[in-house]
Amino acid sequence: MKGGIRYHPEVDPDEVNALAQLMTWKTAVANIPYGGAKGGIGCSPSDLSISELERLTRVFTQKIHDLIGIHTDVPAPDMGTNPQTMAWILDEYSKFHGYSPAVVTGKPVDLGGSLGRDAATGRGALFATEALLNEHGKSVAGQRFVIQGFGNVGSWAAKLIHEQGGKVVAVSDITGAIKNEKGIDIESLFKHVKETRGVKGFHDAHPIDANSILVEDCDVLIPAALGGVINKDNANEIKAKYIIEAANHPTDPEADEILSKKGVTILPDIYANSGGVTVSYFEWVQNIQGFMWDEKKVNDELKTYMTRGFKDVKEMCKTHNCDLRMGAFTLGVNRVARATVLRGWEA
Ligand SMILES: NC(=O)C1=CN([C@@H]2O[C@H](COP(=O)(O)OP(=O)(O)OC[C@H]3O[C@@H](n4cnc5c(N)ncnc54)[C@H](OP(=O)(O)O)[C@@H]3O)[C@@H](O)[C@H]2O)C=CC1
Ligand SMILES: O=C(O)CCC(=O)C(=O)O
Repeated sequence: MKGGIRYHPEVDPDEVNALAQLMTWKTAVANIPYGGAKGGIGCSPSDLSISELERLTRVFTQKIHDLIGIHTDVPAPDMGTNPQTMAWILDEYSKFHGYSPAVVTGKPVDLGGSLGRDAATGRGALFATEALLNEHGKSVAGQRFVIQGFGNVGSWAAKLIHEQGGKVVAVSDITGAIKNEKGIDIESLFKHVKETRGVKGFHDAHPIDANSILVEDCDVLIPAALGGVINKDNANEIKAKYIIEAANHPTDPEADEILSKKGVTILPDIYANSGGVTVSYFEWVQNIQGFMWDEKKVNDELKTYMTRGFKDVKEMCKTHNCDLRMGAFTLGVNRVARATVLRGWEA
């Protein structure tokens, strides 16, 4: 099983279960050999010191070390966790079971992490966006993007989109939201965020209401923070033509219906953000083989997986005359069902 560990105040068992289930379909859509998992701690990581975070993570690992393992359950980063968190889990796990780098992915490269994993979810979202836009005769260059969340996923997506000539006109994080119609200089924004720990106060953009980020005028909206942010209260106001679900379950079912009637095309989370778990798979494979790929190989393989995934989802949409979300779920559920029946379960 495979999935990230989340540190966030809203983490609870129901949310973890739902996120684990999404991982089952996501790994099936990506066609990688895992089931779904997820974990989390209800806490506010930004209010904890490094030492508190380390102790919390080590005690958590002491509780779960018999549940995780290289062929049972392989954690990775999610919201509020990062390569350092994975390094602590690896170290604590190794005290019980011996040194096993493949027990976590998304670790620091110096501990056997994969080159390209840090950027992978954002890069995968870029490849997914390219596949979708190309199908509509468009490219990333010249499109106007709005991104909610400027953490691992949102910041990498912004950087890579900017490098491809896309115009990122608004971004937000927990400190606030900023906008520049002419396009935000993402490199300068990275420097600002490093110095001030948030997008708020960036000199080359003006502040906007953080609640309005999702309804800002743009071509492509990328939610890359929390779940449930696109709902019946704001779906009617959304102006984007395309939504790329870099976050997990950012759109609730009522909003999905409203947006579909409005003709908005949504690239669903279980495909759009699968770049992270796909490169986690590459990391696990490299650890097991004891061999390290160069970054170009990681990125090229990721592109192959994302492009193939898009083709497979579209094929399902054609066969069943359905939208991309239903196509992705049908693909994932069918793959799991086929494997289950082959193992001897009654159909
Ligand atoms: N990391 C990964 O590889 C993967 C992540 N995902 C999903 O992507 C999403 C983001 O994860 P990730 O980037 O790793 O998490 P991070 O913790 O790195 O970043 C989360 C970002 O969201 C911001 N944020 C939190 N609350 C709000 C809010 N209310 N409004 C606006 N911004 C907010 C945070 O702000 P601040 O930093 O200021 O707190 C931060 O910028 C999650 O849904 C996660 O499940 C999906 C696949 C893989
Ligand atoms: O990289 C991984 O193994 C899991 C990533 C994750 O948590 C997700 O895709 O939601």
